[in-house]
Amino acid sequence: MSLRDKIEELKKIEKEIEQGGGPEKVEKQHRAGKLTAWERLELLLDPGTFVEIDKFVEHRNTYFGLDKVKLPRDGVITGVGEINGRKVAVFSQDFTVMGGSLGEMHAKKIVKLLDLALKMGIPVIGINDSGGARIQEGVDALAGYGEIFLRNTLASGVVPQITVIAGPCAGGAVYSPALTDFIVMVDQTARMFITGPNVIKAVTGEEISQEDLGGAMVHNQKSGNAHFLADNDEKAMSLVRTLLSYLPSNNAEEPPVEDPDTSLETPEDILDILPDNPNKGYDVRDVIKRVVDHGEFFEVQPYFAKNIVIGFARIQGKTVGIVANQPSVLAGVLDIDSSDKAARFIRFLDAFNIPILTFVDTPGYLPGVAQEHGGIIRHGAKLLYAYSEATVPKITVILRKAYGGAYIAMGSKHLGADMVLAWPSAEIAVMGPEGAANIIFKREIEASSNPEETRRKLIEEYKQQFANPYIAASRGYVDMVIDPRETRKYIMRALEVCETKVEYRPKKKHGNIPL
Ligand SMILES: CCC(=O)SCCNC(=O)CCNC(=O)[C@H](O)C(C)(C)COP(=O)(O)OP(=O)(O)OC[C@H]1O[C@@H](n2cnc3c(N)ncnc32)[C@H](O)[C@@H]1OP(=O)(O)O
Repeated sequence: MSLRDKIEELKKIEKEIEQGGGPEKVEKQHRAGKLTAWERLELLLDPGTFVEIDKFVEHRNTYFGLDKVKLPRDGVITGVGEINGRKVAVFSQDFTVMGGSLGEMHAKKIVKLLDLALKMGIPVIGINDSGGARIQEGVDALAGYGEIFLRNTLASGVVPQITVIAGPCAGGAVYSPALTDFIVMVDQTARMFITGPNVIKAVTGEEISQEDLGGAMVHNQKSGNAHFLADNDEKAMSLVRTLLSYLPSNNAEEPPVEDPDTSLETPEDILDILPDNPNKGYDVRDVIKRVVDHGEFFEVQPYFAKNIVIGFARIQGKTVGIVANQPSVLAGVLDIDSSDKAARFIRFLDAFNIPILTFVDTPGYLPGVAQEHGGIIRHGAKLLYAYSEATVPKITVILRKAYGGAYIAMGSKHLGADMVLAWPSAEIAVMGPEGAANIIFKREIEASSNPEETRRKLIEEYKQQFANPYIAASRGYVDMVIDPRETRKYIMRALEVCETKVEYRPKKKHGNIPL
């Protein structure tokens, strides 16, 4: 055979592999509202940038007649491509090939890709659409998952890891996505659960559909396992591209600078957001959008623990991570879920050199038996730990209420904030005026001939004295009380000052965050 003949043969082999599970399976995939593994990659990556690795890999299992079965690419496409001109490592499971099930060689391909991404310092994107461990391959499949989990853990905090769940993801398979930084789930087609409805029915007698058990909305809203909900595969890929635009490729890099907005102005109508009545809520995203570049805020986990808002934005083109109490939901209290949500995000930001911008308006930690017995002490401590541990620039703006332990937890000076700004509307105190006056003036109120009038008077007195930012500012706990119309300018200046920030922590193997 001449070289030309051999090239012809190569093309033929490649063409066969590219068929995946064949036209029937592809049609079934489309009928289920899903794109194929290859179609997803085409949408995710910059055109013409994908370089495939391990296209010719085949399984070597002989049990249950598998030796007679060809599984193109062993059910997963792996390689390196570009997103907005920056390199990324990607794998995309091919459901048309034995349900995208993960056997020994399928796992080896993913492991090789993760090792490569770690060495090259590039983000990893995994597109999951799989029936899980390939049953015929038994313990070899399980071993494969274990090897992947180890790599996910080693890569954590070194390169960003993003997962798209675009089909089933069941059993132990869910733990690779759970070890990554962000999970995008596609509505109606994605499913994640440890045990499916049939097993649950057999063990506990509970009856539930797959969608209600582990659908995209459930994990976005209830469990908090997912970070983004996408209407379909196209939207999921576009979401990943946007997310990556905020992130550095690895922990030794700064995030990319994009479309800097150099304006110092904060719109005048920022003054109209806070209601006159301090017990009324408002949407903190209205404040955020008036302060960040071009009013663009990319929210993370918008459906989960809505009493805290987290997400990415830019100031002068540079990425910041935002953490903000949401006074329109549960008055912006901190509870178990919101503490977990914010703490994990802060740790991501710190790992990837992204400054933390915090907006505070919280009446405190949520009281209640369910919270106490659910471990609010342990979960709330995560937030304190995450802020204290973080060495990236930390800028905090106190908008209104900053009471008690929640004042300390929300990026206070005491946990190492580099700049704490307060609006004149800030109320920094151990608790709200009503609660405080009822405790410290209890005897005076009881002894009064008109207790209600006395209570009102003393609450007002407490408000005048303590419900303001000036006592904290007089101690240096607040660096500056500012006109809200200068919020953006002060944040810009603070971030500029922090650009050369270096802060050391004692040497240790790792800390022991209260998990
Ligand atoms: C780490 C430990 C683990 O991963 S334990 C989890 C093990 N996996 C499971 O229990 C899930 C088994 N699979 C299923 O329940 C279904 O196939 C799910 C994923 C719900 C998809 O259903 P559906 O969309 O109707 O597709 P289907 O059943 O026709 O499957 C398509 C082809 O793929 C195959 N397949 C699927 N899963 C596996 C698997 N784990 N091992 C081996 N093969 C698998 C199916 O047999 C089917 O093959 P074929 O097209 O009929 O030749």
